Amino acid sequence: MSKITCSTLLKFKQQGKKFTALTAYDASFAHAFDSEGVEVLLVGDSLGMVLQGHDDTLPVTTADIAYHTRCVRRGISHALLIADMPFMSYASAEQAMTNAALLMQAGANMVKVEGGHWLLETVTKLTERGIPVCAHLGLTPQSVHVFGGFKVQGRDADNAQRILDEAKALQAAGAQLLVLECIPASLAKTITQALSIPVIGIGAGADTDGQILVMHDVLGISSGYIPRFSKNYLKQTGEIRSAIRAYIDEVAAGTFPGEEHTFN
Ligand SMILES: Nc1nc(=O)c2c([nH]1)NC[C@@H]1CN(c3ccc(C(=O)N[C@@H](CCC(=O)O)C(=O)O)cc3)CN21
Ligand SMILES: CC(C)C(=O)C(=O)O
Ligand SMILES: [Mg+2]
Repeated sequence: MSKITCSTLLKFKQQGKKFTALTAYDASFAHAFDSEGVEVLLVGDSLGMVLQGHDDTLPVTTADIAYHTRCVRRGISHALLIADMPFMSYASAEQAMTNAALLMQAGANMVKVEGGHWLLETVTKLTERGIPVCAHLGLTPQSVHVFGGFKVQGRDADNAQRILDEAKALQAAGAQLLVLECIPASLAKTITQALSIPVIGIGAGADTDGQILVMHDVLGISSGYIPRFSKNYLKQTGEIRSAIRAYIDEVAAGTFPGEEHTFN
């Protein structure tokens, strides 16, 4: 197997082949996930919650993400490695350049940023300067205090239309990948069909091009609240590598996410 790139994922979308993504924060898990065939690994700012024990992702710094990106990079042979840009590390386009450069130099293949229209100029500038961008819409956890909690987004017609418009605009600005988090399945399907770039869903139904989960949820070791869209694959398999294989197989077959993991 050769290295996964954005063009590999684009080909998968065009072929209708579903792909799998997982968060990873260290070399050992990254190596296990990569060698089982997970196509995309994300050093998510979810590490603020699952590694650091915070209630949200806001305390995470660029230095934190850079450290874990260096760790994960050493475990990867094939997977595409995305690094999350933390809260306020891309508040201006200039800050975004500086901080995205640090994450690319730490070993990321692409950076991920949360937001819509306000980010268009930043996405274009990053892409023009050689940094591939994954966009992230819907429940963007860095805005949890604006949303008033981790709540499903895009349920009313106005917000659904805005998210669709932002997805198209981000693609036009140069984004090569899009994550949709916690939106109704029907909206995620519409956006996935409207875009030429691959769309990865989490709590966004079964019709996106790929799926992503937080590794701690897949392995059933998240403390505190476990989102209803996630699935503990360790319970049914009893072994970490088998759990990852089951997740990959169910995504490829289209059986994960099921109705019980989906918002309407
Ligand atoms: N362990 C873990 N898993 C995740 O998926 C995750 C993190 N941490 N940390 C960063 C963000 C935060 N995420 C979250 C956290 C909670 C909900 C949640 O409580 N969702 C409700 C929906 C409530 C509604 O209907 O509006 C749910 O029932 O799942 C969703 C996403 C997703 N990400
Ligand atoms: C859940 C994914 C999409 C994420 O952004 C993270 O892990 O931080
Ligand atoms: Mg994140």
